[in-house]
Amino acid sequence: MAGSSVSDSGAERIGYISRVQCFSACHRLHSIHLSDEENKQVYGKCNNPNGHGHNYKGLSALPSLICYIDRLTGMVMNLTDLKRCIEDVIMTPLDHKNLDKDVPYFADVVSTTENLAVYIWDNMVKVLPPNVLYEIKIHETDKNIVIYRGE
Ligand SMILES: Nc1nc2c(c(=O)[nH]1)N=C([C@H](O)[C@H](O)COP(=O)(O)OP(=O)(O)OP(=O)(O)O)CN2
Ligand SMILES: [Zn+2]
Repeated sequence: MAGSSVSDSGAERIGYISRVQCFSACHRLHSIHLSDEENKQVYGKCNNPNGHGHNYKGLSALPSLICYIDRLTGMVMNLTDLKRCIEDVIMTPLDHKNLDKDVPYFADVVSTTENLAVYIWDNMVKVLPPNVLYEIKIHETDKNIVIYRGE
């Protein structure tokens, strides 16, 4: 697990680690706070009632951690432990799901990638050691990338 340490010279070393996880999901961009007309105007093709999938490319989420590199283990956190956290927070609830219908959080929160990053952040902090989560980065498509740092 994460821990603080000092190098041989006595200086504390801070490391950043990330693990990429790809998953597939479909969704529709539709805000309950907007009228049908406004939804069409704001979200365009992404407001199509049939939704659309990102399964053909897959979304990639990169949870990144920052912490002192533990002197004994040489690790910020064991990536195998991070893998388990990602499985619980990202894969089980989100992979091959319809975000709007299968994930209760998105019943009244529009499933933009920004809000997906917030969802993942809020749940990752619950399973990680305190104060180690640095950012959630999501590649929604090859071109669209969102970063959330808990602010
Ligand atoms: N700020 C945001 N804007 C948009 C989001 C979002 O989550 N946050 N999402 C979408 C759509 O869901 C969708 O991802 C956009 O798809 P698309 O336009 O097809 O993606 P590309 O830009 O990569 O497609 P190209 O046509 O290849 O350029 C829209 N906006
Ligand atoms: Zn989309």
